[in-house]
Parts: sequence; C-alpha cells; structure tokens
Amino acid sequence: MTAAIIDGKAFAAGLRQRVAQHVARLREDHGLVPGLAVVLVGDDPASHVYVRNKGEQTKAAGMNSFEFRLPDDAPESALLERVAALNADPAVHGILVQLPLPKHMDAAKVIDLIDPAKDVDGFHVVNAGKLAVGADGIVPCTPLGCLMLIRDRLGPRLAGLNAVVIGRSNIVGKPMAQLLLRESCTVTVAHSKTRDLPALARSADILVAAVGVPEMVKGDWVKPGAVVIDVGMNRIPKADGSGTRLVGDVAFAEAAAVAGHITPVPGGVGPMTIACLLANTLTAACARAGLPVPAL
Ligand SMILES: Nc1nc(=O)c2c([nH]1)NC[C@@H]1CN(c3ccc(C(=O)N[C@@H](CCC(=O)O)C(=O)O)cc3)C=[N+]21
Repeated sequence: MTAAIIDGKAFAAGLRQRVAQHVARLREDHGLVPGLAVVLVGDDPASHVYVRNKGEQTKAAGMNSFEFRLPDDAPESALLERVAALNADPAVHGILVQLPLPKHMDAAKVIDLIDPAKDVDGFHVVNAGKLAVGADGIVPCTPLGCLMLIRDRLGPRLAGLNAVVIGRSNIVGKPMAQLLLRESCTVTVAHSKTRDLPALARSADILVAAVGVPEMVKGDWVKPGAVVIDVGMNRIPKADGSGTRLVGDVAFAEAAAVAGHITPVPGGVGPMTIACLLANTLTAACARAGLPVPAL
C-alpha cells in the first residue's frame, strides 16, 4: 500500500480563504475588523520568520496585524506590561506571545496574564480547562489543524477508532488527546516512559507524532491503512553537509509505504497551525462582538 499524502498547505490555503470571506462580511455588515497582536521577544532567526509569516497571512485575510518586539534582555515586567495593554485594547481580538521566551521570563506567568478570550493560542489554563470539560473555548492551533486534516480524510465519524498520540506537551499532545476523545476515539497518550511504543503505535487507526525526535516513527510502527499525522519540525544537517533540512517525527518514506494517509513535513501540519491561528482570531472577534461564530 502507498499512502495518500495529505496536502496541509493546500488545505490551509482553503481555510485561510474561508476566514477571509467571513472577515470581509464582518467588515461590510458590522464595521468590525479582527485584529491579531503578535509579541516577539529576542532575535531568534526562526522565530522572526514565523512571526513575519503570521503577519503577512493575517493581513492577506483582511485582518489587522500588530507586531511588537522586545529585546532579548528586556525585563519580564516589560512583557507583562505589553500584554496588559493589549488586553485593554479593543482593536486587539487575539494576542500571541511567541514561544520560546528568554530564560529569565516565566512563560506560564505571561500566558496566565493574557485575557482568555484573546488567547488565540489556546494556551491559557482557562482554555485548557474548557477543552478538558467540553465547554466552548479557544482550542490550540496545531491540534485543531491536525483534527481538521484527520476529519478531511476519515469524515466526521471518528467514534471508536484507536488514536495514539505520541507526546504529552501542553501545546500539542494533551490538547490533541482531548480533541480526539471529544470525537469518541479511544485515545492513548504515549511518551518517553511508554513501554513497547512500536506495538502500541501499530494499534493506532490514527497516529499523531508530536515528540521532536527526528524520524522516530518507523514504517513497522504503522498499522496498514492508518492516518499518520506528523507534528515534528526538526532541523537536521543535510547528508552532504550543506546546511539543514526540515524533517518530521516520522520516517516519511517508510511510513508512507504502510499508512493510508500521511502528512509530509514541510507542507503538512505547519501551514495548518497559522491558518488555525487566523480562524481563532476571527472566532475571538465574533465572540467579543456578540456575533455568531462562523463554522469553518
Ligand atoms: N505562541 C506560539 N504559538 C505558536 O503557534 C508557535 C510558537 N509560539 N512558537 C513557535 C511554534 C512553531 N510554529 C510553527 C508555525 C508554522 C509552521 C509552518 O508553517 N511550517 C511550514 C514551513 C516550515 C519551514 O520551511 O521552515 C511547513 O511545515 O510547511 C511551523 C511552525 C508555531 N509556533
């Protein structure tokens, strides 16, 4: 069997277009323009690229993009003051503080200060709690994007399928598990202490890899026909020593020979993350204005 490749880049482009249509209607009918504020601390080159992409895609969707930069050595209080100002700003519907933060800053403390209604990353404990109890809240972008790709391939009925999520981070693994549980999958969360991970992975109809270990998931870990979602973003040196290349947590060629559907890296989950960020910003703006939240 050879897997069908899930084109996350194309799916994300479609999602961004649907967001843009809703944004245009909001502007015409209600004079409302959703606004996303991104705060970047320090000068990590990769973070700069991500933040620039976010700003460009925000504007392309017809929304306002606000960018704030703080130097690497800024005191934590400067970031907290910035977040407080954005919480109070009615033109800002979404706030994203780019992670990771410099070591002298406490990410949990910063996220805790973000108004949960503006927390478009879905990282605030209020939003994590809402997801856990099945209440409406803001869902983290990467797992939300993964779920959209899974539903695109398996249809809306995921009930009873075995899902294995490798990785237990607050940003991907845990919310991914909650979302799949909400879909009535039988969910197992695996991690570094899990025994016989290959056998467990082979039981999965839906296998999500979010560990940050390059090409860890081998072909013989995959159940024939499974849907394999690769959240990994690992930069490794090229074989010929000329620079780096991006690989996922899944050994793509091996896994694709066995899976039914598989996401590539790049061009899979990554583009969905930013598209879902725009969707979450639209959702937050509608909710703030008391307008119905569009289905995307
Ligand atoms: N508060 C916060 N929220 C985030 O959502 C957040 C963050 N901090 N810090 C950094 C990570 C990383 N991240 C990515 C988003 C898009 C791609 C993406 O679009 N990747 C493309 C291209 C990758 C490339 O070529 O470099 C792809 O996979 O095809 C990747 C990574 C969001 N993050």
